Amino acid sequence: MIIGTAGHIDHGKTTLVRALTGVDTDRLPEEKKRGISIELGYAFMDDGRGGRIGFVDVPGHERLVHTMLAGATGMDHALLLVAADDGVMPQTREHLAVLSLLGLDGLTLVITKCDRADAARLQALRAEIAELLAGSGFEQAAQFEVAAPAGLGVEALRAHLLALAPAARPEGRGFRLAVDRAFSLDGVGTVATGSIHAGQVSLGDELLLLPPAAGQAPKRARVRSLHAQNQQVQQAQAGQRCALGLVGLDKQDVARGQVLAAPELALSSERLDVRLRLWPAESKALRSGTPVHVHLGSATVMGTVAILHSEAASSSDSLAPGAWGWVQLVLREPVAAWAGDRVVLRDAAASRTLAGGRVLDPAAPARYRRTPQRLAELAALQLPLVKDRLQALLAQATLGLNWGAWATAQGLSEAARQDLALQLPATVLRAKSAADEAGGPWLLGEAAAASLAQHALAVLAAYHAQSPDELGPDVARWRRLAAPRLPEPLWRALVQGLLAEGKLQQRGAMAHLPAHGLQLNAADERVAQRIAPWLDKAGFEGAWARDLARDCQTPEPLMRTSLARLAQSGLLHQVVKDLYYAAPVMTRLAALARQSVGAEGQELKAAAFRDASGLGRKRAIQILEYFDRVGLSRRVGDSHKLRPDSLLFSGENDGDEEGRPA
Ligand SMILES: Nc1nc2c(ncn2[C@@H]2O[C@H](COP(=O)(O)OP(=O)(O)OP(=O)(O)O)[C@@H](O)[C@H]2O)c(=O)[nH]1
Repeated sequence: MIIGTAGHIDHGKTTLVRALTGVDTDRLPEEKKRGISIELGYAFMDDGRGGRIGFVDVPGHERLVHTMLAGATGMDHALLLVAADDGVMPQTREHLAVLSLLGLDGLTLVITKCDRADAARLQALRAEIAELLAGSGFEQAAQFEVAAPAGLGVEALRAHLLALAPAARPEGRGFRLAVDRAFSLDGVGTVATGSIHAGQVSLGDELLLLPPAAGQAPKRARVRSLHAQNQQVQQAQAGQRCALGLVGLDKQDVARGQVLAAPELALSSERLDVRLRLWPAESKALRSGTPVHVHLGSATVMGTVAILHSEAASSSDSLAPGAWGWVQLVLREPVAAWAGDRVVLRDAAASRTLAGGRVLDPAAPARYRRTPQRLAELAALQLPLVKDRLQALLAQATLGLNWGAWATAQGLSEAARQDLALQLPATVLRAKSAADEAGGPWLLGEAAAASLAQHALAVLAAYHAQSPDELGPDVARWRRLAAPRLPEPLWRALVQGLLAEGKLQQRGAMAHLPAHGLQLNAADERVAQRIAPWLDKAGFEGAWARDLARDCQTPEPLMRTSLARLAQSGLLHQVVKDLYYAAPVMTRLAALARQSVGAEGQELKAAAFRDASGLGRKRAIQILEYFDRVGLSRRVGDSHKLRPDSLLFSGENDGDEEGRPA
């Protein structure tokens, strides 16, 4: 359990923490000299059950609200202090706004310095406080009245705090700690401290430092020593203050705002979709384009607001004071954030707390971000239980979801992922990603897969109706027509599924409905028969239209139109303009290409392919480029990578081996 203080400067936060714990959290010489808190302070109190309650003491100065926020995101419960003599002051209001907007479950209100007020004053203050709390969600908060230096009321408050139930935390989350301090200690090395936001950590664990520097992999560290709630331990968990002694990181690598996380949680976000509420006391609506300070964990970054949807029916372009809505935060620099994380927005001048809520999706899309489709996904992401979120998302996401990336964004531990994967219905379409494609596997819900298949087949039927003379579009073209935004692996899985069910046929790169068989006219048939031996003889070199016309004694224009139609029908392959290959020859070349794949990554080695085929360099490259075009491989920079799940030229779906019309 982590309890935090909040309240206006000089209202007695540090004094109260000292009275409860015996620890003076103002450690810095400057804090001592000026009598104010500048940094977060930490203290601990035995809970009487063998455990400890951690305290985070925050500064009350108006210029230090960002520091207060770094401490507040890790709190389970807050003590909001109001000095009896001063009464409700600006940072009383602002800290209350922060705690309310963070969605903190518990708050206790404490009137301090009661020795400085008479009964009438206290009476008036109680009324002022009731007014303050109205609308904050903390109207029912317990209230205590203390004079800490004299010990008045402190024991009753202590008993109340000891009786608080620990905050419920979602299970199955990977470890993460929001760093609020880093230093180096003789004999220990680099130490990072913070509140554990989720999961647990043990001595010897490997952790990542997030977000990584631009263009770099996250730095790694191993936990050499571990303190939780100020005691040496083997293991620490969510809801504890923790100090980690780290091997592999220098002190200057680590700073407030970063996160130490379990390796499976590696991410970095510059766009967050969040559900948040504009503070009711704001005078103006929140609009798209508003620059803000975004506070997440112990981090603060600048960003811009894009309103996606307001839950108040009146408007979807802005968020009215007190209204909840979905907002995209476009950040100037990356942060590490996961679904469910608390977020608070302050204005660009950092003078006011504006809004707060929770992250729905830390991997938010830049485009199509407020389409009805996307809003339906956000509604799914807002459900309280992770398994319901997954189920609802699969029912909504017509473009599928990347399982690995999604589970990471949800902050799930390795074990929780395995559990959840087992609960996935068997009807979900699963698609592996190629070795060099990010994430995976991809999932597509049953209904989405069915309607996509139906749509794709309808597009194919329309294509046939429009181009009856063609066998069909090549698979890549078909995808662009039917489902341009669908992730490639899902499209491939869909096509394989349709082939397996017999709803689709493929010849070469061409897809067609089974009913749309090949109807060659008599002239094309004759040309096909005449050129067959010449194409055979030409082998891997292929035959040019002009040479075929000459060899077969067919007028060149007639030969050219027939060849084009035979290629459209999938019986021939046109590798470059006017250069044709028989289908069986191409199947043999594809087999050689598959054999020339390098050990690492599926790379088709041009040199190996050239040697295996005996072709010249130029022709070998032309053929590899043809393979890219039809989808056997894909171009990655200067090389060609085999698509491991491509069935092209594997013999099964390439028509009959003779290359004759069916
Ligand atoms: N008379 C009286 N003085 C108090 C009481 N509590 C705190 N003080 C005094 O008020 C002053 C400010 O107290 P702190 O505990 O430092 O206040 P704070 O809220 O921690 O201040 P910041 O962290 O800087 O915002 C100190 O001089 C305390 O001795 C109290 O109950 N009665």
